[in-house]
Amino acid sequence: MYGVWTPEQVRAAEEPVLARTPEGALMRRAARGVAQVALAELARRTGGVTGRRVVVLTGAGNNGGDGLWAGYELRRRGVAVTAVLLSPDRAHPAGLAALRKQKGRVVTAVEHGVAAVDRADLVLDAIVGTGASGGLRPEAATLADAAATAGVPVVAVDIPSGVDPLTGVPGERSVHAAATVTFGARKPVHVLAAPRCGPVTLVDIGLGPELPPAPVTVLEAPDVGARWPVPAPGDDKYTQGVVGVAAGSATYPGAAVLAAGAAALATSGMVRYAGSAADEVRAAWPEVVATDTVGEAGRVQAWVVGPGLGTDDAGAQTLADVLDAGLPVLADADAVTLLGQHAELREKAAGAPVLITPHAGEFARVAELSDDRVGSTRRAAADLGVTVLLKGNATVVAAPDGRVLVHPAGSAWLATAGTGDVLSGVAGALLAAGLDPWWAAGCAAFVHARAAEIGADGAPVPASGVQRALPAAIRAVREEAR
Ligand SMILES: NC(=O)C1=CN([C@@H]2O[C@H](COP(=O)(O)OP(=O)(O)OC[C@H]3O[C@@H](n4cnc5c(N)ncnc54)[C@H](OP(=O)(O)O)[C@@H]3O)[C@@H](O)[C@H]2O)[C@@H](O)CC1
Ligand SMILES: Nc1ncnc2c1ncn2[C@@H]1O[C@H](COP(=O)(O)OP(=O)(O)O)[C@@H](O)[C@H]1O
Ligand SMILES: [K+]
Repeated sequence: MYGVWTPEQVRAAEEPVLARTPEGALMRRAARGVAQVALAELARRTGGVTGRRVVVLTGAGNNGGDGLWAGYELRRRGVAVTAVLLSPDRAHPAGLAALRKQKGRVVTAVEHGVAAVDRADLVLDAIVGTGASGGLRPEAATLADAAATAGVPVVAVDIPSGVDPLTGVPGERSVHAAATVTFGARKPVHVLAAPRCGPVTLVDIGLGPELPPAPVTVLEAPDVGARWPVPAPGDDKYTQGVVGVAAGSATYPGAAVLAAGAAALATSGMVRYAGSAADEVRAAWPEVVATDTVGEAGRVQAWVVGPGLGTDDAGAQTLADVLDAGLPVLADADAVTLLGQHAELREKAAGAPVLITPHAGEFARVAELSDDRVGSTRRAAADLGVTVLLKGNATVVAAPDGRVLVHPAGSAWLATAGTGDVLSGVAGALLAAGLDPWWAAGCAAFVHARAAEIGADGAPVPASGVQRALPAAIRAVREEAR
């Protein structure tokens, strides 16, 4: 696992390090890291570096300074470097002098910059970093657009300019990077807008001891694989945690089949189903013990409730029954809507081991959702007293105690109907196995996204295909944990 820190925290950590290191040393180290990545990109894309053309889009702050010093390093390796200065009077003096001394070309008119970008092999985006405010200004945007139009790959310095460093929300015109080089610590943009950043390289500039505990965590395969529940020699079907699924309806039996099947594939042991899709569930998953009502279901260690349930009185009663059982509960889809509608259901859930898994629309029914998805999810968890998983390309999970994780999906294949039902079955099974809701959510989101990649393998995959790929995904993360 690794941490993510806010730009403000990174700036605060930089201060003491800057104070005890020679002037400019940090920036030089950062710039060498940028140059290394740029050289590797040039070599990979063009087969060499000498004589290749790199354009540095240079803002007036320290981000621009990084770019100029990286240009200096590239010149020393024989690269033809042109710096386009967006604020010629305020360009980083030492960086600019160094680049000029190495015979780097410097232009200031935007049209000359655009012409240079058109002919470039690679662009370095050193327009703005953590000091960004608002979307890109027009001249900067013109240059960023020129790179996109010409199809020239961009290496972003610290962050892709025009994308909000804290929320990851891209401005109307903003940089789409092929790779990003960041310094000291990863920032929220790198995981909330991962597709905008490309692969992120972290350059160590010695901030480690100065950083506070990470406000946001990202799980990696070994974290998930090591926690995935598997049967021990002394186990039987009951001891591993029985999961109950209260989902589906006459109108939506598919949701029950997807959730119950996913639960059966996620962990060993046993799955019970309670609801009006019992026949369909039995037909698809003969190992699932299916009954018509929660009351008849028998003992379970956690409930999944909500997918396809309906939001009528019967649905509300089912949710109330499940919450009254006092067990861990995963509430998804219609169960989230019902929580939004009924204060007494929210009261039952508050403080209990409940995990809710809304998409943005469902989230807005229980809490306020702003562009700051991490902040919104953290607040919702604290206010509702339950763990919240906000779905999307980057999944955000917050526990009421303030722990937050983000899972950046490696692809968007999950954007298809029914995949949320699969996720609920997986997360519910992990709750039944005894994982705390935050870990259950994080591990489920990870394996779910991996299953989508395996199931898709380059072509669209429906939710049932994602469900079928769960064993391969679990196998893969367990393998990576060895
Ligand atoms: N501290 C350190 O030791 C180290 C710091 N490091 C580096 O410093 C970076 C932070 O530098 P920073 O604080 O100087 O701010 P920075 O990101 O360059 O932005 C300010 C400039 O951008 C401009 N600008 C603002 N918004 C804009 C927009 N929307 N569109 C266009 N322009 C916009 C703004 O213009 P102004 O408002 O002044 O006119 C000003 O000129 C950090 O990301 C990392 O790369 C590394 O070297 C490691 C060591
Ligand atoms: N663009 C995307 N990239 C990656 N994952 C996505 C994307 N859009 C949706 N997802 C994921 O797909 C799933 C969709 O769930 P949900 O909206 O509940 O669908 P349904 O209700 O049809 O089952 C969630 O896990 C969500 O995080
Ligand atoms: K940048």
